[in-house]
Amino acid sequence: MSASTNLKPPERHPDAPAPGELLGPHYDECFGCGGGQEHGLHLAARAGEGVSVTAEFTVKKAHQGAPGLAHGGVLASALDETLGSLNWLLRTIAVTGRLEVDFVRPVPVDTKLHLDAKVTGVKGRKIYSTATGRLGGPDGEIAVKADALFIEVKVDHFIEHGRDEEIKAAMDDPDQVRRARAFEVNP
Ligand SMILES: CCCCCCCC(=O)SCCNC(=O)CCNC(=O)[C@H](O)C(C)(C)COP(=O)(O)OP(=O)(O)OC[C@H]1O[C@@H](n2cnc3c(N)ncnc32)[C@H](O)[C@@H]1OP(=O)(O)O
Repeated sequence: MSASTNLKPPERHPDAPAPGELLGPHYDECFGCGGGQEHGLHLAARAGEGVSVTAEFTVKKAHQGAPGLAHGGVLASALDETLGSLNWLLRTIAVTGRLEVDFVRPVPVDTKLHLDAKVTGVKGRKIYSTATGRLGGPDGEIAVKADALFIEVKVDHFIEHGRDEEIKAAMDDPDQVRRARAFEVNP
């Protein structure tokens, strides 16, 4: 995704969570971060400096592709979720338009994947970002990496396309911040 090379990285939103702060799940039923998904990734992301995040995800038995190894699609989901959480630091609602993944090393079950991601540039509604997943620690060897293009959308994207049942349940949540974050809207 070379279109981002000439772009300047954006400023973090003044109300973005401070560096080091856990972002917490944005939606309880999210496969990437929600506590309500038994076999979900339960990925926990933390704000970094600028528009960057770090995250951790432990590969479980339910995430296998080959025996004892993480499924590639699950690893792509972990990268997608980490990259998606960057938008919270911009306070922009956006969805993944394009995700390009390199699988560098196999990732065994019970491994903790240490992820980091940052926004590299913004042009109009297009948000370019990049992420890395490492083994053994935040400075360990690279197992997966991705470049992504997120596209800014209006909240109507979710209201128009989502299933009524889940939209209604999310909107009826009495917690205002949780209600807003389900749709990634600025609270
Ligand atoms: C904390 C949150 C964690 C969340 C993590 C998970 C995030 C996700 O997985 S989101 C779910 C997966 N993604 C989706 O479902 C998105 C489905 N796609 C769509 O709805 C639409 O294609 C959408 C909204 C991305 C773009 O459609 P639309 O709004 O009509 O935009 P459109 O006008 O076509 O494109 C806008 C710009 O983006 C570019 N663009 C759009 N899609 C792509 C793409 N796939 N590749 C390259 N460029 C693209 C267009 O070329 C255009 O560029 P320019 O402004 O320079 O002309």
